[in-house]
Amino acid sequence: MPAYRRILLKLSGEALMGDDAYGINRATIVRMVREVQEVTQLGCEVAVVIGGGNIFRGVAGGSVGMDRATADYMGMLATVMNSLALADTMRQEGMTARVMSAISIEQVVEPYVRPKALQYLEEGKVVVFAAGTGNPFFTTDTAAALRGAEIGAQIVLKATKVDGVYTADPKKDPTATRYTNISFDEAIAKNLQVMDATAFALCRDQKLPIKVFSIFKSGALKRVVQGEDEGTLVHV
Ligand SMILES: Nc1ncnc2c1ncn2[C@@H]1O[C@H](COP(=O)(O)OP(=O)(O)O)[C@@H](O)[C@H]1O
Ligand SMILES: O=c1ccn([C@@H]2O[C@H](COP(=O)(O)OP(=O)(O)O)[C@@H](O)[C@H]2O)c(=O)[nH]1
Repeated sequence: MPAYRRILLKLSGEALMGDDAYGINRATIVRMVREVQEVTQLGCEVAVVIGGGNIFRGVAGGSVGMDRATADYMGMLATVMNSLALADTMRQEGMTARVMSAISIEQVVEPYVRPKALQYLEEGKVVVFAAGTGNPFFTTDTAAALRGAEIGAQIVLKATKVDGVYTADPKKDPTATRYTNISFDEAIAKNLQVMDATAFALCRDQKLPIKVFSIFKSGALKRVVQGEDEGTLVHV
């Protein structure tokens, strides 16, 4: 039995490149999709938000000196590409997925319409939310918090490059230690950078918990969905 009936899963875009310099690594995306499939088989309804760092990083050099909003629209388009790749990989693995975009690009993907998204979830389809929030100056973490609240997810799961929230950035400070639990107020007050403050604040206000765990650790997603001890829980 899953511990959550409906989840919003945020997948790191950057992790999609695997050991490549940029882009989508085939083995990595297939592995991620199979992990999602495992939790759908537990009877959990899954909505996904995916980042764009793997593609955007590859073009970021060209964005130097660019208008911030324009660069952010490029980042959002990168998430559309990742969403299409993700949904297609799901199709190849025998799942049914629908991509919904926050910016209109109708020949490519259908627009985000909340009741339609809810319908797909009830039908057991995986919904992939593309183009972030549709607004520059935001991140896909904030999009995950927003969509998570909108669809009534019981938790936002952030599958990222680190295995939880640490006292400091573990990539910079080797003495940092991991929290098992931390409150939103403490995470915000200590300015812990694992997620942006907008995403934290939105989830706090909506009383929507967040679980941060490693995208690289095999089986971690399933353990999280089964309510086992894994990663860090950020709670009200
Ligand atoms: N206090 C902290 N605890 C954990 N990770 C942190 C912390 N501060 C900064 N980080 C960094 O945040 C990164 C994850 O956030 P982000 O860049 O949004 O990744 P993603 O690709 O999943 O969107 C980690 O790679 C880690 O180095
Ligand atoms: O609502 C949003 C979501 C994303 N972005 C842009 O899209 C990029 C890619 O998303 P993100 O960095 O969150 O992806 P990840 O870190 O998971 O690879 C961001 O840097 C922003 O430039 C944006 O402008 N608004």
